Amino acid sequence: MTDRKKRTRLTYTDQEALNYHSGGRPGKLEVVATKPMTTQRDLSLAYSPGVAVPVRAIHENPATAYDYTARSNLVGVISNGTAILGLGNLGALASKPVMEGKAVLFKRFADIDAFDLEVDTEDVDAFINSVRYLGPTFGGINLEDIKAPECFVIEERLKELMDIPVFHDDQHGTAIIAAAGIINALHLTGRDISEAKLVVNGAGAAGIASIELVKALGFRNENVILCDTKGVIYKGRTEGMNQWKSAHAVETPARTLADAVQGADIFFGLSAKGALTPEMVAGMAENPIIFAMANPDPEITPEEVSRVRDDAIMATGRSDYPNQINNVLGFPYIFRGALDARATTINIEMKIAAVHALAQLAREDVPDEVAAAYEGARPRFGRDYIIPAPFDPRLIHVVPPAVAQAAADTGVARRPIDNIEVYKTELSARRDPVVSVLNTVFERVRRFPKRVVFAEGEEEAVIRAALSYVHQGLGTAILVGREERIRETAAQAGVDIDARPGIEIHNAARSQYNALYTQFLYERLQRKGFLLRDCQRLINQDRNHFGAAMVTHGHADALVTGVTRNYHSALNDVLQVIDARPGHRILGVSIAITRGRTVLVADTAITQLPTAEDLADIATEAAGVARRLGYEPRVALLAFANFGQPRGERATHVQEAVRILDERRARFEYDGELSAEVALKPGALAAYPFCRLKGPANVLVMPALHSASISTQMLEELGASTVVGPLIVGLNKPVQIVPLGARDTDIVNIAALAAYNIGG
Ligand SMILES: NC(=O)C1=CN([C@@H]2O[C@H](COP(=O)(O)OP(=O)(O)OC[C@H]3O[C@@H](n4cnc5c(N)ncnc54)[C@H](OP(=O)(O)O)[C@@H]3O)[C@@H](O)[C@H]2O)C=CC1
Ligand SMILES: CC(=O)C(=O)O
Ligand SMILES: [Mg+2]
Repeated sequence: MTDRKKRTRLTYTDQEALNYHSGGRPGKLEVVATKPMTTQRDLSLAYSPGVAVPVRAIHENPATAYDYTARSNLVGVISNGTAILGLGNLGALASKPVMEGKAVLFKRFADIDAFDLEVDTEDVDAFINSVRYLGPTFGGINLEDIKAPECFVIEERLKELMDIPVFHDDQHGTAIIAAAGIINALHLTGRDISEAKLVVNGAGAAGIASIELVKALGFRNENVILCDTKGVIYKGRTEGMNQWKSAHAVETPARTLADAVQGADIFFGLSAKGALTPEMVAGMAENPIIFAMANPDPEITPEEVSRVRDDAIMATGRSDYPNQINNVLGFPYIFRGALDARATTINIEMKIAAVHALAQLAREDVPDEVAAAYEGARPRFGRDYIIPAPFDPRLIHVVPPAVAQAAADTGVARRPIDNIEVYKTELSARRDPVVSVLNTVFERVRRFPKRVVFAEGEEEAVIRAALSYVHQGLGTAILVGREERIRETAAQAGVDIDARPGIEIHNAARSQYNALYTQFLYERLQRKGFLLRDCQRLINQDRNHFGAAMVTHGHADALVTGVTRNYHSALNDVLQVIDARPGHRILGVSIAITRGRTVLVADTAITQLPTAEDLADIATEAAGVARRLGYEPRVALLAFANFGQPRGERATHVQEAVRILDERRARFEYDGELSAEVALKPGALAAYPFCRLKGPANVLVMPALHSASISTQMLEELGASTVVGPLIVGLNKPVQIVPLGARDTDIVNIAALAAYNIGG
């Protein structure tokens, strides 16, 4: 097995899945206003009487609804719950978590707003009628998890009745991704599409649409066998048939799936868990291509396949195996392109454009920033990488332009895109940045799991964070604390830590290393006013000292603390045990993440009034953090002035820092002094043609601690950015401190950053 296959399987308990959905505000969605609504004037504009103006404008010219309402970016995710994933007909209400999930994916991957609508009827006409009148609300309709054959009638009728894109995701989303994967898998195995023999198991929404699309791409009718629960759909079969199945019936002696896959080149599973057996796989042709796409459990697992043969190209619908063939790669981007072109429909040309864009993307060289999204291991087009992963940041600027262009070329775009290059840049700015930044870190740690000490092990939030750390495959979590207290708190919180390999409890007072750590600490502190018994007490009773000693002795890889102590107390504890890395200085770097932009700010934790020399060091360390996060650093040393105007003492310091960096021949882009406005605003540097920054800065070195701290806290509190940190940089061992009272998710994120050794 390759490294990618061997990597830790992501796991979670049923309870965690329920907690995820019920925690905080139940469900996964909320509505956020995009306009201010604070003053009487706002109210008059947003609602009566001001709202009457756009009402009249839309009445006079309906196209202006795209300008005055959210319609242009709004999709309805609509289901009746008759085919929820591969779980079957569990009803409209039970489908709501999936529909909320799809809505969130629309937002996460393509910045499309979506409402979920669960329509409680299995009657085709009633369903059609409840959707057909919703056209004014939405820019597009994504039908989801509606079973076949009703879904075919529903989609067809709604397409006729509505003048916005209506797209049944389980049909076309799935078909598009599977088709892109198959194009690449055929290429890799040297097969000719017109000769390849395909068996599709599952003759429902996904199966029928996939078969139709691959035939449109070149598979020959007689080379494709379709199966359902009754076996092969052959010419003349009468049981369990419908017109959509009949269209693909072939002359064949095969009657069962086992007969059909004998000698077949390709298997598409769009049916149910376990439908394909290892024996069937053993009988397939050389280099078989197996796409087991049933969710949540595939027709056969990659492990089962690899037990019977090692020449298969394997894909599933899941994110925890390589080659995820899942419609999440499609629907966000296809709708993005369709909405932006204001397309009236999503036609076959737009679907095929998406297929080729996806297939081509997997063949392209992977740049550094993208490699980071793939666990740090640069994927190369091949058996384990036939299709981009959903987190690939290029998807957003590759697939929508292809779809929008096809819409324009086929005359269904009401507003064709003028300039595709400008459009691509706009698309890149839509990526959800927080997830992208942390994803790099998480994936890397998954590949190289680490032992992390969670110092405040008796705290409920910390126990939850430790469990989540382990469940996410990031490594081992060490809880420091009294065993009974930890168990008690865990039990009260309803979590079972014993059921979870990967959690260790270390009671400092009883640790076998207690004497070793005490002696070590004594040697460090004996000339700083500490007696042996003081050090003994610190190791016994202070979890930060104990945890830090574990890390210095290599008994753990990293430490996370801070939930119960203020930042500087926790840092002082740690500094009694761990020094700065030789040749480095300790500082705080905060990551301010906003849509389309991530900026690092330093020093947000340590040096109050840095000298010029200090500023040069801070710039260098912060540039290192930027590189570790996958960014090419572009460092602005900030002041209130731009290049000597106006003059002032702090600004002179900054100029001097730039000179020191010049002297050191620093190997990153930097310049100053600059005001925040000029450093950050695109185009503002044009007034300073001599400036060495080639574009807006992504690392800001602040002239002093107060400006660093005040500006980052304001960004966070005013909701302008998500701010992660201050992260401690420059310590000799990886330690990170969370804000006092941090929640479990924040603790896990910071633990992952510690494990990743973000501090260098
Ligand atoms: N990876 C992805 O992106 C996607 C995966 N899927 C998965 O595909 C599967 C089908 O979904 P969908 O098409 O929407 O559902 P439908 O209800 O529309 O169709 C299900 C089809 O599967 C057939 N089937 C069910 N069990 C078996 C079995 N054991 N052997 C052979 N055929 C079987 C049914 O046969 P019959 O007609 O005889 O009842 C029916 O034809 C689900 O598991 C779903 O999760 C769906 C969409 C996207
Ligand atoms: C992925 C999806 O849409 C399904 O399994 O139904
Ligand atoms: Mg679905």
